[in-house]
Amino acid sequence: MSHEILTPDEMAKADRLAIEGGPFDGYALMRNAGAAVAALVLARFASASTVHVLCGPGNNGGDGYVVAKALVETGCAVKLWAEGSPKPGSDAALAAADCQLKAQPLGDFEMKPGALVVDALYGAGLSKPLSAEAGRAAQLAADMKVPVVSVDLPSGLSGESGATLGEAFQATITVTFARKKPGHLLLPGRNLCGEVVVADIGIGDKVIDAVGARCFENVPALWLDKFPMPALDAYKYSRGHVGVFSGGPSATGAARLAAMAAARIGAGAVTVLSPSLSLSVNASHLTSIMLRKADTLEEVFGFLDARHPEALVYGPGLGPEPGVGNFLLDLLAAAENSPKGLVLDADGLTSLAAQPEALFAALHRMGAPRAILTPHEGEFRRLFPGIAEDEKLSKLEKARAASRLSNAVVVYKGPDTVIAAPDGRAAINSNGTPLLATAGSGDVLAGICAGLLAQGMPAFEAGCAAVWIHADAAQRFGPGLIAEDLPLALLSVLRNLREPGALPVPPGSLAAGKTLS
Ligand SMILES: NC(=O)C1=CN([C@@H]2O[C@H](COP(=O)(O)OP(=O)(O)OC[C@H]3O[C@@H](n4cnc5c(N)ncnc54)[C@H](O)[C@@H]3O)[C@@H](O)[C@H]2O)[C@@H](O)CC1
Ligand SMILES: Nc1ncnc2c1ncn2[C@@H]1O[C@H](COP(=O)(O)OP(=O)(O)O)[C@@H](O)[C@H]1O
Ligand SMILES: [K+]
Repeated sequence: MSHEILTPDEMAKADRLAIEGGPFDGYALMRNAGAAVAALVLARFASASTVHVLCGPGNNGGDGYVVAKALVETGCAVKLWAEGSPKPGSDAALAAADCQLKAQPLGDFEMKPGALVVDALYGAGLSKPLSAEAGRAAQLAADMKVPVVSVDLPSGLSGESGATLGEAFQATITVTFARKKPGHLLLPGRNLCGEVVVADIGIGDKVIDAVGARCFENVPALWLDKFPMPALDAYKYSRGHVGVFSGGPSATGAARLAAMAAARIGAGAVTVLSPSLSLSVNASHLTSIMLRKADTLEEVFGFLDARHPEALVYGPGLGPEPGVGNFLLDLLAAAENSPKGLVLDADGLTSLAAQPEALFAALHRMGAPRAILTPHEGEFRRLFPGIAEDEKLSKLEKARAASRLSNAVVVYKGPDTVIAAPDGRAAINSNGTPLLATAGSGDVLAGICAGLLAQGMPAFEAGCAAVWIHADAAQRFGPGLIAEDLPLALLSVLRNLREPGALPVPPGSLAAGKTLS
């Protein structure tokens, strides 16, 4: 797999293991890194009037000295600016000694329009805010609107969390090595990195495997092998049945959005569980989706006993009152009635904000994680206040901590959605689009999650697939998107996923004959 995301510590471990295993020693890896950056500069910015290479005192600066040397040798006009000097005996010191250019102090940094900046001040080793001189250099590059190629990470950005420690460079392109780091995908880091190019510097897949990273970029390869395909002899209930709880008469749309999404993603049957007061408004809007009265727990248990739905969606449109949370706790209290899969969203989360421990206890009683919680920022803060307020934790670590605490897969939503499982696996989504910032799109996501759970997809993979597919659908639909459009926009995503070779297609299915397009 090449979509692992390595923390700076894991990257340092990969570096050590690669050096131990050979053939490249530390300086050779640095030369490979610098050569990759220099090649990119030549490929994209060969006409820059002058390339200003800014070098820090660590290995990031070491990469910079290699870049400067390589560019000088090709005939580029290069100026070198340094903050501090490398530790004697370090790889960076070797690189500085091998570079024929004399560095000027970073405090004197100046440039003319038409230049290019190579930012090799700090990378994985950033441990404190940038100095005033480095901050001024970042500001100058921004003010003069010159392109910036950042080595490994824009200086000032934490590779661990995606947070800035003060001033930071705004890169046009960031060239990183071996694998992306969380800071390339988590905000605000993702915005500061510009285009991210991952260069192979000779740290092989075996080394990455040995590091044992448990965080991944959310790409289809992460979950495609678990993506449900209906068997040839499928019937509607074997394809999975989803029950979606509806709100009162003036808040029924959210449940219908979730229901439609569950059906479109492939659940064979979907039932809206409605208070009697909302039955007529739901009935007037539902056709293939079934409708069932569910005012009381007994009525819900009756549905569970009779229909054995594989997944329930609880939350959208239900209202934030504690009674809504208590109803769910009562539903989960009887183990024999515990749903096989559960998606908790919106008011299903908020209504339990006063007693999250009771929810977590119930989810632990359910056993193997069969629940997906889909909080946005505000819901996350309400349900996991201790974790949300811990400023030492990145969004990735917060999602992981919340998942462990709740024994549920946590889909911590936003432009940089993180999906985390209680066993420590996590994924950071990178295909999100602001087109999704439209009322009701979260309800659709909850429905996709439930539809995939109902079809037997494990909760972590279901959460990852749902988030990626949801965003891909929005991208395919394009501007003007409202939540109602999303269930139908899933068709194009699914068709694409099912292209020959993308998914194991059962012989004889429609998808095998391309007739779906
Ligand atoms: N596989 C790898 O991990 C490889 C890493 N390489 C490079 O090595 C870099 C990591 O090197 P280092 O660990 O030496 O880290 P850095 O070069 O990012 O910085 C480390 C040094 O700067 C100091 N420092 C940190 N923040 C500072 C600040 N704001 N102001 C002043 N001083 C500060 C630290 O105390 C330390 O001395 C990577 O980002 C990458 O560019 C490459 O050489 C190739 C191989
Ligand atoms: N700027 C953005 N970029 C990418 N995705 C976004 C952005 N804003 C919102 N989203 C996504 O849109 C969905 C919104 O869900 P939510 O906040 O629950 O909205 P609602 O309650 O209106 O349905 C989430 O999946 C979230 O990740
Ligand atoms: K850098």
